[in-house]
Amino acid sequence: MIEIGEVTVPAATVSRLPYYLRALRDLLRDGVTTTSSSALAERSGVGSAQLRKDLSYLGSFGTRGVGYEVETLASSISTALGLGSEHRLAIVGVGNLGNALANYSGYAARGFRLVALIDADPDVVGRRAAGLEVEHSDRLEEILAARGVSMVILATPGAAAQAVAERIVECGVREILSFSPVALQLPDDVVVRSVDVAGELQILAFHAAARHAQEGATVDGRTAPAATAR
Ligand SMILES: NC(=O)c1ccc[n+]([C@@H]2O[C@H](COP(=O)([O-])OP(=O)(O)OC[C@H]3O[C@@H](n4cnc5c(N)ncnc54)[C@H](O)[C@@H]3O)[C@@H](O)[C@H]2O)c1
Repeated sequence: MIEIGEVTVPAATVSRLPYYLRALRDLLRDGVTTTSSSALAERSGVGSAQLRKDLSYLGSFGTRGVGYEVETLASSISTALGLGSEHRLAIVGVGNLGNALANYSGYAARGFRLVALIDADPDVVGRRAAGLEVEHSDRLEEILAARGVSMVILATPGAAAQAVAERIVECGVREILSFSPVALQLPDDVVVRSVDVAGELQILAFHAAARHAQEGATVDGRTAPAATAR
């Protein structure tokens, strides 16, 4: 459970809030002012019962027969996610992945400002991406402090990740999005979200194997196995 202001929200709910917010912002862009829970759920890619339960943690926003006011709900979710103020972001490790992430154009629209690119390789330092120059990691502490960085995307090789993460945390950063393939050991008050594309693909492979097993069993006329995990 995660405390947001005066309410406590399950971590799984927090992880779905960005999807609701994106769907609501799409609706606002299309000039839609109210939406039903089922329409919003469909746009967000979750079930409507799940959506209603998630939103109930933030307070009661829906009106029976009318639905949700899009702007009010977007604003409430945005506040709950702490997006009222801009988060200043740095990318550490500007190789293939870091460079691609630097060139993502969606940060600003979602409350983030990329303010620093940092790398250890002298051949990478000085290159430009997203209007920023890559700076040397020898100056990491100085750069994070001077730019007011509050969140870091870590995209170094695994071997460097722990040491770099410790330096980042020493600077007071408490939120790290890590693409490095290692389990970082950091103080309890540091929140690390790890992204593992290959791991996600392995989960898809599990689902594919389960489906094939089920199809095979059906074709054979045997009872289908219970491997239907979601
Ligand atoms: N999680 C995922 O889904 C996923 C997907 C692709 C890559 N990765 C991982 O992301 C990381 C980056 O991948 P890549 O393909 O961009 O690799 P890359 O080798 O192209 O880039 C890594 C960069 O980190 C820099 N670096 C090394 N040590 C550093 C340090 N101490 N401080 C700052 N920068 C440092 C290197 O100079 C290099 O520019 C790797 O760990 C890779 O395994 C994860």
